[in-house]
Formats: sequence, structure tokens, C-alpha cells
Amino acid sequence: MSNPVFVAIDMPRLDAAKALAEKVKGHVGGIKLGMEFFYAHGHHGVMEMAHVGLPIFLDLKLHDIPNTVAGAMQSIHVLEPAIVTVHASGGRAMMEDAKAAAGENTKVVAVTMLTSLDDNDLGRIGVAGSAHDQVMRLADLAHAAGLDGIVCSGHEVRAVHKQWKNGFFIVPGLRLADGSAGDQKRVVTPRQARDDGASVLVIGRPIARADDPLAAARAIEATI
Ligand SMILES: O=c1ccn([C@@H]2O[C@H](COP(=O)(O)O)[C@@H](O)[C@H]2O)c(=O)[nH]1
Repeated sequence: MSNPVFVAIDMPRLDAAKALAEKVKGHVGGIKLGMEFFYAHGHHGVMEMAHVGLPIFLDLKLHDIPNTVAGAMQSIHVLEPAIVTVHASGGRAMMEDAKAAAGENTKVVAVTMLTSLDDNDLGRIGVAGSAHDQVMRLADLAHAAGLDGIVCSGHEVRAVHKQWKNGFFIVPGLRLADGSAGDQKRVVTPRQARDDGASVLVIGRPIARADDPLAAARAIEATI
């Protein structure tokens, strides 16, 4: 993949989403659509965004019993997304069934621990150990389930890459050194994540909410 940046288009308006994608398309490698967009526009919206001509990452973070997640994967099959996410904490059988139900050109990738959480948050939800331990544990489970890779923060991607050589690693929670982290807690720069083995760099607000999104996308591209 030449440009590893997928711009996260987290907005409910289709016209605004299309305008942003058209504006930055020469400086990103793909488009990430999440719940905010998909719940508002569904299949129609994804098909509209596909006209931009970039690979589509459907970040739906599926998490349910195996039969339901497999059904959801079948329902989005026709959209031929390049990437779809499920939650690793849904368990091995859920991930296996998700992969089996996905199209052959769709990478199924497991969200390990959200980048908006840190070690303290993990303790509060009853999980012992560090974020690093939790990501490594769930990466092993996703690998065993036959998934293509995982979503983790830039704090863990180097270690995960070492243990899963041909894995596909998606890293959100990216900020330039002077950028506000907002709700993200495990943050690194795009350059750091790339150097540490990220396959895809997910960048949302630093582009979408910039005064000049095109200039922001260009500036980020220049750093990687
Ligand atoms: O652990 C995760 C998993 C997914 N995301 C998604 O990435 C983008 C990040 O947006 P920014 O505006 O660049 O913070 C967003 O769509 C999240 O849903 C994540 O941040 N962390």
C-alpha cells in the first residue's frame, strides 16, 4: 500500500463526507467509515463513498454472538470493503465465524484495546495487567482465529509486529507532535507508528477538523 493513511470520516452528513473525501483523496490511501456514518447512511452511503475511488475500511467493530456477527458480515459482503473490524473480546469462535463469512478480498481485523483507554481504565473494567499485556493477549487470540491482523495503538505495534511477522496492523490514536489528543489516551505520531510496523494509519480529526483539511493531509503525508 503506497499511502498508508486512511482518513476517518466520522460525520453524519453524506454531502460533507463526500466533499472531504474528494478534497483529500490525492493525499490519503483510503477512507475509513465508522458507526456514525454507517448508522446514518448504510449501504447506500458506502456505495456513494466508493465513487471517490479509494479502498473503503468499514470500522463497524462488530461484537456479538458468532451467528449474529457472521450474519452481519454476510449483509455487508456486497459492499466489498477492503477492511472490516470486529472486537477481539468477542472471542475466538466469533472471530473465526466472522472471517469465514467475509468476502475473500476483505481483511478482517480485530480491535484489541481501544486507544481511548489506558491501564487505569482497564483495571476499572475488571481486566488485570497492563494495556500492553492485554493487546498482546488479544493479538494472539486473533492470530489463532485466522484473522488478518489487529487494531492497536502505536505503543504496542512494534511488539505485536515482532511476534506476528506477516500481520496487518491498523493504528489509530495518531497526532502530530503539536496536536491535541482529545479523547485519545495511547497516542503516537504517524511517523512513529509507521516506523514501528503499522500497515494502516487511521487519522480523523487532525484532518477532518483542520481549518484546511487538504493542507493537513499534505502535512501528514510529508511526515511519513
Ligand atoms: O482503538 C481504536 C479503534 C478505532 N478508532 C477509530 O479511529 C478514529 C480515530 O479518530 P481521531 O479523530 O484521529 O482520533 C475514529 O474513527 C475511531 O473510531 C480509534 O480511535 N481507536
